[in-house]
Amino acid sequence: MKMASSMASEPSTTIPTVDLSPFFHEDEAGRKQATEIIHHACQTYGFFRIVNHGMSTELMAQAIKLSKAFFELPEEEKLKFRPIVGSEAPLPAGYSRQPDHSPDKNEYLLMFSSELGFNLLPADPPEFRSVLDECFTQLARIGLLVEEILNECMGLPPNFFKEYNKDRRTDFMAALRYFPATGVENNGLSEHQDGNCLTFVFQDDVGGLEVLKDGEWISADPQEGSIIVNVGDIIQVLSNNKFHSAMHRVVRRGRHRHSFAFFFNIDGEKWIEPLPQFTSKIGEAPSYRGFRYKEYLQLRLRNKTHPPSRPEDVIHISHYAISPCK
Ligand SMILES: O=C(O)CCC(=O)C(=O)O
Ligand SMILES: [Fe+2]
Repeated sequence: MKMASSMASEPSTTIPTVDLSPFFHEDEAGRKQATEIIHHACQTYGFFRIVNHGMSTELMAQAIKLSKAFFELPEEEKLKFRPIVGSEAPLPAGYSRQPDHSPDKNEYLLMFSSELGFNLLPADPPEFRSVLDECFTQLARIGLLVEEILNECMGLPPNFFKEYNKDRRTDFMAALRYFPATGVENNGLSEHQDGNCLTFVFQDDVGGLEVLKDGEWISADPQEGSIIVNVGDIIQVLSNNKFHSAMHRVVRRGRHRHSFAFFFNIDGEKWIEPLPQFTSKIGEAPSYRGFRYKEYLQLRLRNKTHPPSRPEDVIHISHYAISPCK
């Protein structure tokens, strides 16, 4: 079993690794160590890698294999799973491909919890749906565990996040395939911060996911069985900038890359603002004004559907930032 490395010895060219096995048996010291590493990672990188999280390596490998087979189907087959116009799903569930003019060069299959009835997934091979559903269930379980750990890191009551977002209907998962780099261009997914709470990624052995730390791009290399976790904008706002929503991107390599990204989300009606624990209770001014989450999502979606001509007009979480008093 790979043990989590200590904070002091962590080389700066890699993201911190956290062993979650102490959370599956009585190991107070191990839990404390894992919590400290996550706390430090959220304050610095906004990215970390989890191992021994309880999701099997075989399940991940099977999901990658099935998604690879799906994306290799002829375009007209994949288009049979095109999102249904007028569906009530929070985002278009099904198969989509980035438009040709998009700087992002990938295609993806987006799904929600199967109970919601929004998913458009092939019935053949028969294990396709069951494997993807099982991935969803496992990642949702891991999401709850990591949120529990964050409660501790952030000095919040033990059930804070569970209570904060009881409605899990907006969590979604995407199977992604990135196209190979060309001789002139290698952008797979432009640099961005995720708008949600937490994102969980597992990937094949191609590589290309990178996180920005202190002005340098650090690679979140593929390591079999591990899951990459990144902090999203909601946690950055709640923590009043103490925890970082990591800037990350995907660089294309010489061959197709497959990954799964699971977005642990929040109900769109939720009002988001820095928590008192990070503001009034410690005598600090809030760095963001409050906003309803769905308003922010709509603005982010508009960036995609009606991209502003100037990059500086793209809406990020800084849209809600309060400039410090002079
Ligand atoms: O495919 C990946 O590794 C990352 C995907 C990602 O960052 C995203 O979809 O927001
Ligand atoms: Fe992302």
